[in-house]
Amino acid sequence: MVPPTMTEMWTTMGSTLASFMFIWAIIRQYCPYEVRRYFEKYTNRIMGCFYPYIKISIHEFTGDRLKRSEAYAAVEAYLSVNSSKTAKRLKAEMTRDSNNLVLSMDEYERVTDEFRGAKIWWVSSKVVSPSRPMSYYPEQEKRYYRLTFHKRYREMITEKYLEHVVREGKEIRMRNRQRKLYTNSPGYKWPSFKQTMWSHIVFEHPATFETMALEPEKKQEIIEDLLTFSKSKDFYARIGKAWKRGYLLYGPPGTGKSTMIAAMANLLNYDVYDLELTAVKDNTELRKLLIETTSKSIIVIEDIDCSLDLTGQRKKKAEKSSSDDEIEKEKSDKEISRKEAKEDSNNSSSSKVTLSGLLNFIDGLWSACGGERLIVFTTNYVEKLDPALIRRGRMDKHIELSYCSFKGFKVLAKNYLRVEDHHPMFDTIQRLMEEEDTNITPADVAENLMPKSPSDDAEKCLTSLIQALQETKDEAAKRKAEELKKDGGGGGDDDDDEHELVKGKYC
Ligand SMILES: Nc1ncnc2c1ncn2[C@@H]1O[C@H](COP(=O)(O)OP(=O)(O)OP(=O)(O)O)[C@@H](O)[C@H]1O
Ligand SMILES: [Mg+2]
Repeated sequence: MVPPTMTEMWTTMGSTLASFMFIWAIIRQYCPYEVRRYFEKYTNRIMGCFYPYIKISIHEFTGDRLKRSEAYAAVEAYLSVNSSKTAKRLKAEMTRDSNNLVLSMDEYERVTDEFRGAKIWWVSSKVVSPSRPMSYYPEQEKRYYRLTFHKRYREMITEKYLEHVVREGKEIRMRNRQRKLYTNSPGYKWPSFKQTMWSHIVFEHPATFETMALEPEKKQEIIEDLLTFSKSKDFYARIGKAWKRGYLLYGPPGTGKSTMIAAMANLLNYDVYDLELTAVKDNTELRKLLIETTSKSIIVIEDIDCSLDLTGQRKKKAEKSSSDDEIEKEKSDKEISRKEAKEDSNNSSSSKVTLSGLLNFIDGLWSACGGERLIVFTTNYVEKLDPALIRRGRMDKHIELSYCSFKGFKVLAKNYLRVEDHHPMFDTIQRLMEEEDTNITPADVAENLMPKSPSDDAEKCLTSLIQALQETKDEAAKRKAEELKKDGGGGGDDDDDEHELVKGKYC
């Protein structure tokens, strides 16, 4: 038998294709959905033999249909940025996790992308499955993105390009999302469909490092430390350490510990988990809470000294010591309010979180889950904490926040009064602030710089601050005189006593 010529072969193929297209058009027009799907399946197989392109679909909902596919969300975010320059039809939506309008490709829109010399075609589409007869449910739309590329790029696309798309997409989503402030405090719990251990609200604290009254060098050092941490994924993997870092913020009340946590979260774009230890039943519950936290977050335990004592037992009741000492008073207030919060929770069983449970929380095996996390403890009394709790490796960086310095005051003057240059009253303020006994917290400085009426100008606020500084100085002098009197002017011990007094005030 003579083999067909090229022309005969093309003619035969052409007519076969034409008949095939004709049959396909009739099927699309008249056949029920199931028959169409069946036919499609086999035609795709036949076409696959001649067609040099590969298609990959990413569907919005996977098997269980309840949870949106993370891959789909990442592709959507990736294309929202990469397609917005070329796509002609875009849709704008306000998603649940974002503050702004988010653009994405409209349905049936096509865009092209390039990766290492390969061209990739993306299309957004959907399959509409008809509603079943006698069913209450309307027809279902199953959205998907499909990418098409030449088969010679198969390995590169499946191994490198898709990874690149998902990674970039996740980063874009992270940047656009609304950040959250979580709490495990029982008072904030409300019934939810999925019972989680954390409840949350949108995190909208305006504090930044720029607005913080802090020595510029110290501020820069902290910022650099945080940024280095957030970019060190590969470094942590290389040295075999979980990607997390502990910060201990200590200092007197009103020196900006909580404010700094907000500034950290804003700098790194992290969520905040405010862990109320007194509301945690036991170590198991603590571990569950940890597992539920997500990556890119700060886990905060405020006033750690009030939550746990050195033996791991709960503190009974704030013991009243020197009523003169205002820091001590503040601390007891905190303990009492925590105790009250605990009683409010209607949880009669006492908490049994132990020190070892907490250490496990910080650096046990479970602490590595999730990755990219900061753990921050705050305290007014660093010397009362168990050294094991705050040793380097657990609390890697210890930051002391102390009384307001003149440089710190200048930041506040700029923020509150818009006074950036040297003001004639600054000299007096500097002199008073640099005196040994004039300890004033940034919170007190801020309060004095706050205009109390529309007519209050910078002079008035600065005068009020000078007055407050003077009063602090006088009070300190009076207290010192009383101490001396109490000790009967006893010669050699004076220095030690003074040292204790100063230490108690975090000077
Ligand atoms: N370093 C600072 N820079 C700017 N503002 C500050 C600073 N410290 C305190 N403030 C102001 O004082 C207020 C109280 O500060 P913050 O709550 O951060 O203190 P804290 O150290 O957490 O106190 P506490 O030990 O009682 O929890 C803040 O709302 C902020 O306005
Ligand atoms: Mg605080």
